[in-house]
Amino acid sequence: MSDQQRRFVLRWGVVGLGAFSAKWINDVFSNYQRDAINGAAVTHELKAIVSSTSLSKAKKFLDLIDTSIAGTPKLYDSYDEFLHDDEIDIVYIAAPNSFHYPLAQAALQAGKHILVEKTFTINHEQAYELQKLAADRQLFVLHGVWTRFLPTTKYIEKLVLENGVIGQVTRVQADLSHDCPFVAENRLFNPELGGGVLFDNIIYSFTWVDLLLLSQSKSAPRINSWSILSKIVPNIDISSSITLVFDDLEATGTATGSFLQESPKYSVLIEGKRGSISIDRASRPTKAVITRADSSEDSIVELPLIDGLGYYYEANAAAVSIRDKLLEPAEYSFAQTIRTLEIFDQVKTKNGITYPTSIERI
Ligand SMILES: NC(=O)C1=CN([C@@H]2O[C@H](COP(=O)(O)OP(=O)(O)OC[C@H]3O[C@@H](n4cnc5c(N)ncnc54)[C@H](OP(=O)(O)O)[C@@H]3O)[C@@H](O)[C@H]2O)C=CC1
Ligand SMILES: O=C1OC[C@@H](O)[C@H](O)[C@H]1O
Repeated sequence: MSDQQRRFVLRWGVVGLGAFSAKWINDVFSNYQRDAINGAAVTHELKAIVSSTSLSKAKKFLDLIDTSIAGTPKLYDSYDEFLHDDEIDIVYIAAPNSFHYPLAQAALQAGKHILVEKTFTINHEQAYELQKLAADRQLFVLHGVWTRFLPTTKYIEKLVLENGVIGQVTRVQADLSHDCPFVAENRLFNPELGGGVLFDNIIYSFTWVDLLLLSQSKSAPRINSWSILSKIVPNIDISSSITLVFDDLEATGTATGSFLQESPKYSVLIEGKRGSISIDRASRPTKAVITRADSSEDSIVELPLIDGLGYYYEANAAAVSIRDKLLEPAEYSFAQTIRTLEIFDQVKTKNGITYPTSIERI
């Protein structure tokens, strides 16, 4: 059997033909074999793409992707026809946040596995409904918080939780911020599209609080939060902060995000009883520095290198999970997504972040 024949083939269909999904496709198809763990076990094929607007939009999208590497997919302008294409195993959903739920529901009803971009759904009830639907049909679901699948994240998680390099974790402070002035056409400022910083950025900073504290705690944390709402689109948060207080762990975790400035150079700080680790970027860590309580010298952590952007790690995780007939990836349980969205729901209610009922509906 040749190397190619031994690989598990995952056939993709893509919904949401924006600049971001083109970036994702180009990264996955150019780099997936560089994944040291799963890269040799899988092959990805891009079978079809669908535009909600027109066939000519789908055709134009081909100019954004490297078809010499990804191949030339079939083009659709009808979701129904696209979802009934037997050559598609998994649908990658990269439309704005508010469309994730109906698109994911339709894909699961058509018998397709799904990889849904962050943030998975607008509320936890929608996520719960999708979980039930997927479980009934034995379909795989991945919430595309790609950070969770990066070797750098896994490395840091292991250093802290298994190797105990900074001792017991007492505080996590993580931020992902971008200076994003108001632009009316931008989905970030549109409640109909599920805009706002909680759903765009804080899903990443919250990941560190979840990995290092929430997932380690045996009891429900106390939750504090605040938001600054846009003066122009008052239902949208432009800066928010969530603090979880873990009485059992004697620890706190704070996740922040803002459209008012960029994050600092090191934007995740993990503190423990014996030192701290600073990480450069919450969504895609590439640098980490350890400061030990018993040493005056900081030490740079030799993190694994990420070739390309790194979206291919989540795509490969989807492939090996589907090959192994798993319904969720080992790195990111569905329970974690639902728990996160339950907390986000509380933050929305407390701080007046409101979306139209049409997009909150089940
Ligand atoms: N993981 C990451 O690093 C990143 C993830 N994202 C996520 O990707 C998703 C898309 O973001 P982004 O590309 O910026 O969004 P865009 O606003 O650019 O929309 C993407 C595409 O979705 C489709 N779309 C737009 N409106 C609708 C609609 N009403 N119904 C169905 N489809 C629609 C359009 O494609 P068409 O007209 O062809 O259907 C559009 O080009 C979001 O969930 C975002 O959070 C974004 C950036 C980075
Ligand atoms: O989804 C995203 O949006 C915000 C970016 O900073 C982040 O890297 C990206 O993954």
